[in-house]
Amino acid sequence: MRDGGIADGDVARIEIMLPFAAMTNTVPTLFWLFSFIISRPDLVLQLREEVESAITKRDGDEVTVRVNASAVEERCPLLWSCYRETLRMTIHQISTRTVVQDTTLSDAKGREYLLKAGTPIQMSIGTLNTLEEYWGPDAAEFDPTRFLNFADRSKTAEGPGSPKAMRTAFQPFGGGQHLCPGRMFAAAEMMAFMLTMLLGYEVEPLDGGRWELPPFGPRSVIDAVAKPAKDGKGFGVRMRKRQGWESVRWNFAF
Ligand code: HEM
Repeated sequence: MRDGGIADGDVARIEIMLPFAAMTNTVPTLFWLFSFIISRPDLVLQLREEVESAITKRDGDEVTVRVNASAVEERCPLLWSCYRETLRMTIHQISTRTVVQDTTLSDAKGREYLLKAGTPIQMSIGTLNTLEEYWGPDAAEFDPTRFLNFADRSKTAEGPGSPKAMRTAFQPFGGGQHLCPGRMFAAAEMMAFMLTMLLGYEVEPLDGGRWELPPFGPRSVIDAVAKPAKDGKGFGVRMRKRQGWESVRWNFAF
């Protein structure tokens, strides 16, 4: 930044944003990932089976889990699909750019749009994440398996719900020069938490009754990720160590 002529005081002002960008997005994303998974007991069982053999090494009470995002993506497709589905359901960031030269875009119906140089444009990631023309009629639902075929480029079908349509719409971390630089770090943090929870703990609703997740709270333009209504007040869980996992020591490998 200093090489680009930005004064010390402004460098400090920009850098103070970093912890906010990191915390305000990762914490609510993890809250939803945890809640969407843990409130589906069948899914928890499936995921335990998937992660236990794929990325966990246990030697007595010493447990090592690989939290590296590419290892999880490759070896735990269902967990990674849940992660992507959580990002899709909860991110509503608006990315802002300035058009640097006159640019004409055309849509699928052949209509053309001229973006004039110097104009600021805002792109709503949340809108892309929920359009039925990309995601299909169940776009508003959390589907743990939705992203299982997402990266399969041999699937050439088009239309709502196809991997091709989903890949066009799915931009949870923005794109281009300002693509979120913290995305891999964020994924590793969240995987470390989720793997520990899935393997080491039993989690149930606070009152022992039915799972009822809080709705999304009102969204503000400065948050990238939805927060639970009333800060999740009234929603709680009870956790206890899983049988056979009471005295483990956790190691996290990247
Ligand atoms: C789930 C967690 C996160 C989400 C959903 C998220 C999302 C985003 C999005 C949507 C953008 C805007 C990209 C654009 O305008 O095209 C962004 C930018 C940014 N993020 Fe993240 N982020 C997360 C975690 C983090 C973490 C952990 C860090 C730092 C350790 C971080 C640092 C940044 C920075 C510095 C930028 C600005 C990049 C630039 O303008 O060049 N983010 N993030």
